Amino acid sequence: IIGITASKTDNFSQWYQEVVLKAEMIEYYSEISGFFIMRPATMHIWNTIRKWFQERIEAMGVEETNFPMFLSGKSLEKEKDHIDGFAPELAWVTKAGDKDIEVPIAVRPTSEAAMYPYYSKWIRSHRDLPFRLNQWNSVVRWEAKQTTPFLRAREFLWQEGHTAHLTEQLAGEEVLQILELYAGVYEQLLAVPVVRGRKTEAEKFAGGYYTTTVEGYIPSNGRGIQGATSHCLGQNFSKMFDITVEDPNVKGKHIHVWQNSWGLSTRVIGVMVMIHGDDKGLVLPPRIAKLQSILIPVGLTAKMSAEDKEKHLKHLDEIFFTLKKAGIRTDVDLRDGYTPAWKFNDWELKGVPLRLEFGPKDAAKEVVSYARRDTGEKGTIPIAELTTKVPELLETIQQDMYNKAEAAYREHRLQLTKWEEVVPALDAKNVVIIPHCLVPDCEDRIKELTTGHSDETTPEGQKAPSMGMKSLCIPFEQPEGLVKGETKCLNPECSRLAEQWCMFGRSY
Ligand SMILES: O=C1CCCN[C@@H]1CCCn1cnc2cc(F)c(F)cc2c1=O
Ligand SMILES: [Mg+2]
Repeated sequence: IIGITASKTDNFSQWYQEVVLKAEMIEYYSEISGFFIMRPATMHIWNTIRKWFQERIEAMGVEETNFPMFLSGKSLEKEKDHIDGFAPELAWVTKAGDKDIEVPIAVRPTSEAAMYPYYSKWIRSHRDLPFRLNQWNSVVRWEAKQTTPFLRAREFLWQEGHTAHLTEQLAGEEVLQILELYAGVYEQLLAVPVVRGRKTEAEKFAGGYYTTTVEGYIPSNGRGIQGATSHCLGQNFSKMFDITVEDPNVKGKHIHVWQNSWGLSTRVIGVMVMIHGDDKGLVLPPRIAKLQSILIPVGLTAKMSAEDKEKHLKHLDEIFFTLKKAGIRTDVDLRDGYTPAWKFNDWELKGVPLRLEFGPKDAAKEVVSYARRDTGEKGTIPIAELTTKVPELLETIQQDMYNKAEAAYREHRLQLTKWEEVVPALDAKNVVIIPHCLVPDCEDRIKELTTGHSDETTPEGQKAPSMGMKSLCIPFEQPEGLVKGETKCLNPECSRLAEQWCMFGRSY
């Protein structure tokens, strides 16, 4: 097997494509560019995330639905003003067989337009609130930019939640509840730290009222990446689609409901690969790994008698069943014709968190030898202690992977108060938190002022002047030191006062 040939530090984007291919997560769908086949290794991770998230939204009272994947141009018309920006991404069906379809229909890029005419029909009384539906599906957005597996695809899997509430406060509570679940998917399952915050007016979903977000950080190129979003739509869509209830307190008065919509996609898998992977391939957090450990027989030389070999493999089988009984997702690699070294490389490439080796020397000492995939650390575990030590070790690996990524993010999230320090910070692969006026034009100017100062590569690996920095979020956790009415916006050309600390960075 040839392992990964590109180095993560020298050619990050090629490294990434190689890893997702050779670890058998993805296959390029050669018919049409921008589409990817998701293979079992990927689907196991997605299904683990789905089970975790589904269980928790069910506990909140969210019900499941499934809407058709096509939207009529008519319903899209209703949200015309903010759709305009997205129009180039819409895929249309114009023919059935050899006949043109009179009224072309669009493939859903998101389902507001499909769902909300029915929300208007189904939501009549305040007793129908809170009204909460979620669907797991795929959406199509004909991205113009270079696509890449998981991070930017023309079709991706996601969940989209769409809820309706009586008041702004009730909607606001749910926005944050869901955002915290998104943070949990990253931090508890994928061992990826995220910053929670609000998108600026310039970066929010234009059709909404406000957008909250979890923002990731990719150490390899110092870029920020939007992890998942939970929007409060305010009454914007209920006014567009006439979704009203009778005011419980004022007879005959109708109020437009307050809505939220929230989405997390298979992008989360790409973020996990980019943060944890190394030059040997994938490194999987144990909680989402299909295979948490792999048992490999070693030291079975040709001079070993068939009887001894038989006895050894029987002992190995007992170890296998001990681990299975302890709830460990494990397998034994008994493939003939492959050396242990070959097997080690293969399972390292696939990111299995813990390798367990068992040879005659181990048997004599009544131990199993282990090697951690994240740190490479080796050691031995007494066979008698496997059922407690292996689960503990897997949890330690999970926690250590998170702590390592959290430290990298914290060390590269610089709070700055001097403009001249910004570009050097970006060039040193940092994101920055600066005092900002939060005005969209100022953000545009900051993007221009921070573009092209160094010839680093784009995520797609092309040589390009470095992209400018965009706002990533207004962190809920605001640092000290910003004096309202006194601290100025950090943009030297802006004469406004700073409103809040805002995180900026080069981004996906
Ligand atoms: O981001 C989410 C979470 C799940 C439900 N939807 C919201 C807002 C989606 C914003 N968005 C995002 N992308 C889009 C692409 C299009 F081609 C298009 F017609 C519309 C959109 C569009 O509305
Ligand atoms: Mg987009």
